[in-house]
Amino acid sequence: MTLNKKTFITFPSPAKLNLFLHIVGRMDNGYHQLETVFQFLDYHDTIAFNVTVDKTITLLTPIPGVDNHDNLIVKAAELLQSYTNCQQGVDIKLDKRLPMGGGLGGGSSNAATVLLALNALWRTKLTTAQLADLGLKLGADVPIFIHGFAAFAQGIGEQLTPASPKTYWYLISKPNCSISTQSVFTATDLTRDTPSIRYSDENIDNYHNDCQFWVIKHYPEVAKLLAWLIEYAPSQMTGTGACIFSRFSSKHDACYVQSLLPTGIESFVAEGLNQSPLHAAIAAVNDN
Ligand SMILES: C[C@](O)(CO)[C@H](O)COP(=O)(O)OP(=O)(O)OC[C@H]1O[C@@H](n2ccc(N)nc2=O)[C@H](O)[C@@H]1O
Ligand SMILES: Nc1ncnc2c1ncn2[C@@H]1O[C@H](COP(=O)(O)OP(=O)(O)OP(=O)(O)O)[C@@H](O)[C@H]1O
Repeated sequence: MTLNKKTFITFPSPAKLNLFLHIVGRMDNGYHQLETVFQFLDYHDTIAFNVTVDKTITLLTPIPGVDNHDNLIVKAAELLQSYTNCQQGVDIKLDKRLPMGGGLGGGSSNAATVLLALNALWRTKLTTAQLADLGLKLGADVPIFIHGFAAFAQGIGEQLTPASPKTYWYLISKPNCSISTQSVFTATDLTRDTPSIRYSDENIDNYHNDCQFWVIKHYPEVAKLLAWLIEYAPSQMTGTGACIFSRFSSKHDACYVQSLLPTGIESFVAEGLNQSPLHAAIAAVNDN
């Protein structure tokens, strides 16, 4: 008897922070011109892949409330398969840890992990630039996860200049609300005219998040938690929220404030990274 045991290969799908987020304009198609610095976190979802010989793409672990056809994992796999006319398929398992709708870029990160991992496992041989272009069709945040280095981003978030912002230990706290990115970007009272900056890592503390001003006006849960956290450490919202990151020079201090958080606030402690942990895993597959 032959046992047909599946072999899954796993890859991390990390979170990102927007260390600041300026809106400097709006384009005719409604998309916003941003200036932001992305940094990664040493905290991630895990995605496992088993390549198959027919063309079927199967997500074995659906996300409750997200139809598999709308899941960015399936969409990314289908996009790469059709773009490269690949004749192989894949079974995929997701272990979700990143809070959804929190501004940590979980869905975009998942899409980038799928594109990079399947490009290696299917041997479809697209370049990083081609994968970033494909990823941009799925979301403005996908290219940063494809490139995998901390960066000052412009355009809609896809024009990347490598940066080396200081790395801290972060306490990430999620107020008890979920904020859709679209609702923030379609708001009439959002500030969209912050002057363009000449970015330098040294001046990062002078910059802010334009979306935060809008969110704290409309979501008292966020305003309240932010006011509480600021008493302990410099704290700011990431992306369009709702998660808030508070920075510390040690893991011990971050965990201490975490232990004091009001009851019912979802949170985790993680280290900031200027390189995505995904890329070492991809390099290991490409070397084999
Ligand atoms: C807020 C950020 O996370 C900051 O990094 C991103 O700008 C959002 O990235 P994302 O979730 O990958 O964004 P998409 O899935 O492309 O778009 C979600 C929604 O945000 C709006 N959107 C997104 C990016 C951008 N620069 N301007 C926008 O107005 C889009 O119109 C869309 O309605
Ligand atoms: N694989 C996925 N993981 C998470 N969300 C997904 C996925 N596929 C589709 N989605 C949809 O995308 C929505 C946004 O989820 P996500 O976790 O990416 O938000 P976010 O962290 O606020 O993103 P961003 O910072 O890019 O705005 C979810 O509510 C869900 O409906």
